[in-house]
Amino acid sequence: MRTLGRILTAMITPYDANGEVDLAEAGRIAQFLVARGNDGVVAAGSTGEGNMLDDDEKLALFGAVKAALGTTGTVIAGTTGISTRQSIALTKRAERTGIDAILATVPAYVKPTQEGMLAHFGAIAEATSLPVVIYNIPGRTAANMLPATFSELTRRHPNIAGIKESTGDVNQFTAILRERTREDVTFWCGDDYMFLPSLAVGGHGLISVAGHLASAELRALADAFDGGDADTAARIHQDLAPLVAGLFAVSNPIPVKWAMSTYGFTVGACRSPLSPMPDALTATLEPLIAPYRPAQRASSLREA
Ligand SMILES: O=C(O)C1=N[C@H](C(=O)O)C[C@H](O)C1
Repeated sequence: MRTLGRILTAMITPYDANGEVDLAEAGRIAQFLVARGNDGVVAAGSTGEGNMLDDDEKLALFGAVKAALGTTGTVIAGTTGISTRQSIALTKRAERTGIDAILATVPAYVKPTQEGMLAHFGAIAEATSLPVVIYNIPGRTAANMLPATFSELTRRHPNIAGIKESTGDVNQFTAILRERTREDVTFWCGDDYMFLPSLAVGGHGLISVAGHLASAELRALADAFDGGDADTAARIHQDLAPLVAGLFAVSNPIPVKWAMSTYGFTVGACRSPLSPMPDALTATLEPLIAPYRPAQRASSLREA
């Protein structure tokens, strides 16, 4: 199975002045993210306001982002929703947009059983030849996929490529990694603040929010860890902590969308019911994001 990358960012979805998805700007953002060291992007994830987009918007977004990246970066597309039927229908249509893999999220609101998850993800995996990345984020969905369920899914379906794990629970990470059924099953941490702990228990990659701004630092963290330099990895983790926390000071993606607007992208506000960026928060966040802004980075690199 083709590798989908190690450091990926769950990209924001930009809107134009009329509130429509801005496909050209989405392509530009994806190119910026890959140029800054991401191996690829997730489109229409939670950060991409996937739940606010209709199916046709998602398909157009997937096609535009993949066309902008070509072979320079992978695109993992959020094609699933609450119902198995609708998830399969959109996944099949999305295959034609050239995406590299799908992100299949544990269904929200309905509280599926573990048996229901086996059936849901099994049916999706069988309906597509694309790699499937399962997204477990109980804080948003109110349903936790247990490690045994994930492991059984990977045993049954060779195109289940891995998991984006967002429980924030290192015991759960460990169980998933212990019960891994195949070498090619990839563990991506789904939370920036847990990236280093996830590497320590055997995780591989990250699907990030801070990667919009600090992908180079996240990759340096991984490289330091791989090189046995735990002190450097820990220092980068500590240095990034205020930025990572700041980006979740109110519901993601409100802060990161605002941050990208200060990086020269036209992104619009999040769609309702997500509210605009609170004015008071901009003052707190500005000093946290400033060091990663491209111009500042270039000059600080020159000084180094
Ligand atoms: O969009 C995503 O995918 C991500 N969303 C999570 C969230 O919004 O809670 C965070 C994760 O890092 C990526």
